[in-house]
Amino acid sequence: MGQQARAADEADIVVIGCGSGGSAAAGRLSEDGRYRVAILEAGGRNTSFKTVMPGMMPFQAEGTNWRFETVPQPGLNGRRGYQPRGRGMGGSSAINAMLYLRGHARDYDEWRDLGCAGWGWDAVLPVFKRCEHNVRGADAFHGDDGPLWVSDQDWANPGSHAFLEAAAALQMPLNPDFNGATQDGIGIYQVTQRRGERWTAARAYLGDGHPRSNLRIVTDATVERVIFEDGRACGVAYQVGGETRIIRATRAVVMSGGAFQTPQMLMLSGIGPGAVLQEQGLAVRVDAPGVGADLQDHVDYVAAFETKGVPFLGSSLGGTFRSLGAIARWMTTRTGPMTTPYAEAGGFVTTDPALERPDVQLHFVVAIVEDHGRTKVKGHGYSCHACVLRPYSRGTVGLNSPDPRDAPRIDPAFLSDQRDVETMKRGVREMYRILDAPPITGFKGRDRYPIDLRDDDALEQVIRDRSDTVYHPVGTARMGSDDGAVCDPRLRVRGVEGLYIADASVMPRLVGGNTNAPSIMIGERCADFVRQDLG
Ligand SMILES: Cc1cc2nc3c(=O)[nH]c(=O)nc-3n(C[C@H](O)[C@H](O)[C@H](O)COP(=O)(O)OP(=O)(O)OC[C@H]3O[C@@H](n4cnc5c(N)ncnc54)[C@H](O)[C@@H]3O)c2cc1C
Repeated sequence: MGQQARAADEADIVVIGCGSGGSAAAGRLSEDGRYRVAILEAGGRNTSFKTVMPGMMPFQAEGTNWRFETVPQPGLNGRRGYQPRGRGMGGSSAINAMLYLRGHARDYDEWRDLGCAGWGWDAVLPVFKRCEHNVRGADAFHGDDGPLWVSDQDWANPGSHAFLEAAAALQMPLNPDFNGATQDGIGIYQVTQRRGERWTAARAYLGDGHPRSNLRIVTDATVERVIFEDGRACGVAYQVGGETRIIRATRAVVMSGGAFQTPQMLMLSGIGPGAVLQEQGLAVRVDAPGVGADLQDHVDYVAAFETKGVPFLGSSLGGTFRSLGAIARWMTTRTGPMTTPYAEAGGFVTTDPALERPDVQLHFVVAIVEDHGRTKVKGHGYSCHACVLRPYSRGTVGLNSPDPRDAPRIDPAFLSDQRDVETMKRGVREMYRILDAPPITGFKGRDRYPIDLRDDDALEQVIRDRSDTVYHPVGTARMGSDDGAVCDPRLRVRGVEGLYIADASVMPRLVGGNTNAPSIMIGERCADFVRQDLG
């Protein structure tokens, strides 16, 4: 191999996956020029206006989303769930709803108490702050000079304001900052946008058009497996256009494929439950039963209401004209209705007085959501989600085949623990308390799925008939200090050398909130650990 070819196929650190965690890790590891970093991403560059314009979220190209499905879920009356995951630069931060939430402070203290030394709230808060560029400025809870822009919504829908007013009329607290002193209450969410544009983790951390000479980004590169020499990760095999290539990693490999594909890639690299690997004819390098175990996700119920047109988003002749005007406005000023994250308002409620933290999150959406937006509904309306923040149900990720291009086998085991059903019932009732209060009732919305909330059995049936994910899978390569943990609290995969994980899969417990900012925080910390280890 000539000198030039060798240089092109070698890096000090190879990062797999350019999503929330991977972008943050690669960005920080490459910023001081000390290491040659290569990042391999299965999808494309994600520069389309449909990615950048927030309001185009439901219309993004199919190639930006892996569009996974779960195995049939007994807890959902046998239905298969849908699991969208971002594909391409930015990963899921390129297709998500952009809501900026960190979870509850006590969630991180719980991580620490579970054996993740150094992950308590005191330790992670400074990292959240250094990630953040909050347009409101810095304070005890926020940063204003980090790469991740956090903005107030430019144009929240009148319906979102009505949602807040209805909650206030019920004496529920209003909360202008869910990432501040307290999480409880109802409010308008802050969003990961910069001057009206979606601000993906890749845009935040990888220079947004300002390439670094020591950072190589390879897109359309599907990783097959990590390669080891004497128990040390020393390279990665990946496919481009049907051809397998090898890139050497002289110092470290960081895996950031997300909660479904990190365990898949670990298994394809021989790290996982021995029986599962053998079933697929894969050699077992490390028998690690924790890989793919402990899948946790926010199970979610959506209520949807039809209204007569204004002010909600939807499909109609008048709506189309208004959308065209909104698109023109966004194109020229980056302001107006097309900056919407759709899930504009919401908040955190405590449905059980015995609890010290909210156990249900609400997302008020300014359009009708039917089957995750995959079924387009004629007309206008609004929706509201209620999700269980700390589910007891535990699922798994496994392999359907040893082919890296195949989808992993996803079984979230939604509502397999009856305690989650009970929380969901309380959450749905609490949500309807707001939806049934003025001024929301002034929109005269027709409930598409009316429920008799007094009938406990009927409520459970409708929950099992209609619930699914609100897109926060975690925990499938969890960190910890016990034998069952996949990686240690410095994010090093146990049983091998030189392999780290930087994504949502390491969370030992699902946080009570949306998972983009926590995944980015994990990526930042992984970069710290790798730098400290490599010197
Ligand atoms: C529809 C939707 C809405 C959401 N809304 C919000 C929200 O509003 N706020 C919020 O905080 N969170 C939200 N989330 C969740 C949040 O975006 C994710 O939890 C977070 O982005 C996960 O980060 P990650 O690094 O773990 O994985 P990802 O960001 O998913 O990154 C994984 C990356 O690895 C790549 N990859 C996978 N396999 C391979 C392979 N074999 N070879 C090469 N590359 C590979 C993928 O293409 C992807 O780019 C939402 C998620 C979705 C899907």
